[in-house]
Amino acid sequence: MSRKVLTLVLIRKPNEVLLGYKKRGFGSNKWNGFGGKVEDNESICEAAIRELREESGLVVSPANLQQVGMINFEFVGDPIILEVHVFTSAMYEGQHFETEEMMPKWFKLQDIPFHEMWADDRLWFPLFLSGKKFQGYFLFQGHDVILKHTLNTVEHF
Ligand SMILES: Nc1ncnc2c1[nH]c(=O)n2[C@H]1C[C@H](O)[C@@H](COP(=O)(O)OP(=O)(O)OP(=O)(O)O)O1
Repeated sequence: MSRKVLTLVLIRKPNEVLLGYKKRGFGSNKWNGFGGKVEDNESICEAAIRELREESGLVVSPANLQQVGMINFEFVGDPIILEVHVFTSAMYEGQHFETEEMMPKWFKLQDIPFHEMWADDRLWFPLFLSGKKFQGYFLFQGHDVILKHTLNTVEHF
């Protein structure tokens, strides 16, 4: 098994969350936070800030970025584990805009489109939205079926 480290950033307002509709590549046609692979020359936090800026146009400073989750994803038949570090911020600069990869949109918390998101999201979003930190593991069959999972709250990262 080898590991790929990725980031995922969820920008919050008190009653809303900013999601992006992924237009191409891995996870296309799903709403998700903003993120991607950590490059060799950067920290996980730097990657989270860069991917957010590239995919949404928003800028967050390191001081305002808070890690809320860490999730390992495994796919049956694939030797690569995806280690996704989940961050949030309520402070940001700039105006979001559509990029060639993502179309951003604010969602009221009661209108989060879980039916058009990764299947794991509906399990850990409630922890995130209630201010808890968490660690999870999900084993997927294809991109839609969760065969097994664990999900636990943690005190800190
Ligand atoms: N199951 C699940 N739930 C929620 N979020 C995710 C998953 N699996 C995931 O991979 N993700 C997140 C993690 C990342 O934020 C993206 C995937 O990043 P990806 O688009 O592959 O990375 P980039 O570096 O942007 O890739 P390029 O398209 O530029 O090659 O989804």
